[in-house]
Amino acid sequence: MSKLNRKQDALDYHANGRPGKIAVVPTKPTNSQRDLSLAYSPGVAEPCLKIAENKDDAYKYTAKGNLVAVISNGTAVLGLGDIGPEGGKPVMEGKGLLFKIFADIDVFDLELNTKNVDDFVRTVKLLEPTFGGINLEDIKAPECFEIERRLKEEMCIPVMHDDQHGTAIISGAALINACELQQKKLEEVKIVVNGAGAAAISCSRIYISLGAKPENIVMIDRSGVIRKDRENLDALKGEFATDRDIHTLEEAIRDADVFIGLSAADVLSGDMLKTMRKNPIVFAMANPNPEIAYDLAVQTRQDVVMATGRSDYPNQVNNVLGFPYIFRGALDVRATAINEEMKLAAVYAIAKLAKEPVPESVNLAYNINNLKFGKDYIIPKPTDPRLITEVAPAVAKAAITSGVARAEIADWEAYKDNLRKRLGLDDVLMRDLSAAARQHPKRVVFAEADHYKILKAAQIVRDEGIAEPILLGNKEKIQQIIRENALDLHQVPIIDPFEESDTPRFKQYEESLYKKRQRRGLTLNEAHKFMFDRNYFGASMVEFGEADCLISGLTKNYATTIRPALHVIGTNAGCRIAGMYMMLTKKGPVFLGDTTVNKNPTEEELVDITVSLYDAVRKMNIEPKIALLSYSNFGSNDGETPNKMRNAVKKLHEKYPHIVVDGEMQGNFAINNQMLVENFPFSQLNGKPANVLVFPNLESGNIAYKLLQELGEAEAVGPILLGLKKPVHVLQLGSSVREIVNMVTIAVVDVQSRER
Ligand SMILES: NC(=O)C1=CN([C@@H]2O[C@H](COP(=O)(O)OP(=O)(O)OC[C@H]3O[C@@H](n4cnc5c(N)ncnc54)[C@H](OP(=O)(O)O)[C@@H]3O)[C@@H](O)[C@H]2O)C=CC1
Ligand SMILES: CC(=O)C(=O)O
Ligand SMILES: [Mg+2]
Repeated sequence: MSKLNRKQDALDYHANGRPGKIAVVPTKPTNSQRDLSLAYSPGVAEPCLKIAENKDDAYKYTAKGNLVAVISNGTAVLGLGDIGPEGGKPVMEGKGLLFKIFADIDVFDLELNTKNVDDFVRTVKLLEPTFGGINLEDIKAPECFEIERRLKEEMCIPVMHDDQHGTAIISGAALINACELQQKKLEEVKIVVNGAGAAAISCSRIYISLGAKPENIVMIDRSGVIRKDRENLDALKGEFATDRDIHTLEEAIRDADVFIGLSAADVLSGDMLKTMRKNPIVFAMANPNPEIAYDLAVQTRQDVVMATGRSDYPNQVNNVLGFPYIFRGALDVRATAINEEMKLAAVYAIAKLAKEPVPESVNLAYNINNLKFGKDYIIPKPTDPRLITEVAPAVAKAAITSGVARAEIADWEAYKDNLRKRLGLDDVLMRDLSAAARQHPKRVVFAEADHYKILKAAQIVRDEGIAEPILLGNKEKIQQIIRENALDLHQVPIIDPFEESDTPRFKQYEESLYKKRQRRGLTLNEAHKFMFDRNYFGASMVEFGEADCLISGLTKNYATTIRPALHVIGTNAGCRIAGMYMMLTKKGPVFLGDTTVNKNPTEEELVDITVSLYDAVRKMNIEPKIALLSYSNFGSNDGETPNKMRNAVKKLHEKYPHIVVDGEMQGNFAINNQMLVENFPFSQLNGKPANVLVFPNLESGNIAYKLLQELGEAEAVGPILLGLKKPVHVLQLGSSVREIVNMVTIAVVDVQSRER
């Protein structure tokens, strides 16, 4: 894409639809007159009076405790300089957006039309009743230092100038890790800091707290190297003045180990970079354009560890990794400040996280196979879902131990769960199922092991103790994929049916298949040939107890995958085979069926499918509440589908009175229990919304789950195959690694439940 297009895209992004990037969203019901009278007059008077009696109740009855002000006067907006408060507003809205999506913190962005420190401080101080915290942003040095110092002294809520401390924390974490990778000691490295403003001074201070020696730091501003003999040197820059006989960046950079850029675009040339020591570290953090372009740096020095503030290159050293979680931790313990202890706790938590195995969702987001700690991955990616559960608790703990917290956190695991929930990362059910699977891991045979995603998933389930994988396929090919992707699958058995054809088990498998299918036209010779198909071979392993379950379907269509299982294993007596999807929604898990097998089930078949769904959901320790869906509510329409669903419900009520099931009903009534109760108080689904939805036909079930999945409303786990005598689970064509792992987990729990 040309630069010009990108510029237009950015403008369109901001202008299209509702202008800007953020909005205010009500958090309470506003459907009825009653709701409104509670939200506003007269009901609102009650919390007002409580708060008037005790100011702290503002945290209980208002949004204060989760509301941060992002405040700027637009004097140092990114590296764009003093572009005024209105000019800075898109950045401040952007920070608001990041606070929200990464830490569920609500933000009002406030752009102040003043360069006067007193006016700025007075205005912000007056806002204390409104906010739980203050994030100062893009205010130029030296005013930003005095503004922050005074506000910290005079306010009882946490105040942090993000360009100073957010940047210091992230680059500190990155520097620790870069030094380790480049085999340098922070205590010994020679650091050149280009820029002497808000970010540069605070970063240099934190590097010293982390071990760097002040005498090893040289700082440069627009006038060149900050030397002790400079006239009118202010105290802030004076802190880093040198008496070395150097005057320019060119002179300073020679033999330096580390370049820190917090100034302006393109000030470091390739030639200058060449003069740095072996294994240099370059953090060119000016935004939007770094002090040296990423490509130029890595082409000039192959031994460099290179980072920028941008998201389109590896190693984005940007305060977005910090401010959402630092404030999250501070707000959650009602900290009165963000102090040194909290900042250092954040540094170490971020640095440590970079060394942990990377979640598959992050690999996928960046389209990278196996992101690993190394020169191209020195700090976590901003989309890493673990940042909130690692950094926020570390900050909150440090606030408590350093004595600035006004609230305690008793149960840290529950706190982490709550953080995940905030971001909708809360697959409690999946986590419970994983925990259950880990109790008694099972042998899972993968029919398509000659595929990277399957091998990666196999590694994950083995690492996590969920399953013992067995790989089916060509040994050489599988081993090559393992090698190329540095996967750890040592000692995992690999079986190639083509190498098995003379073995007793192959004979046993083909004879068994022949016996089952001889009266359906199958010859022994054909049964022999079928067994080279890994779906037949894998299903036979399950049938003969050499594996506990089979996972397949990544590369073949559903029918082709399921047929061998039906031929080799078969269905439970009197059982109808059906497919169920588990949708992990923000409102909890919802099970949909049949989404994969029965095209247009009859009333009787719907009864069987409902019973299968009921049994499967109960096996997951969830009490099923089942709705049979249609376009009509309890007889409001007469049509083929409503009649079919209504009659199926009648049969279910007669035959299975213990099952909580009702219908026919429309989808919204099924999941909005208030609406259901108000309009149909006689319904069996009283008290809780339905968590199992039965569809009239394959079309509607399939459309529903795909729409939910694509609209980002829910993660789909499935299809979970119901009704087979032994566990075989069929993946969706092209499933992600995460989906495969989820499916294996379900399969293992399925095996366990059959053993009970
Ligand atoms: N990646 C990240 O997370 C972050 C990046 N930044 C980036 O850092 C830069 C500075 O931000 P901030 O500290 O808030 O701004 P300030 O205005 O407080 O500081 C800017 C500093 O850069 C110096 N400077 C400007 N041009 C040059 C140059 N050509 N050579 C040497 N020094 C120069 C200025 O020198 P003088 O003092 O002489 O005016 C000043 O000291 C921006 O580009 C910003 O985008 C900032 C925060 C976070
Ligand atoms: C990232 C940031 O805060 C800045 O560049 O100013
Ligand atoms: Mg900034």
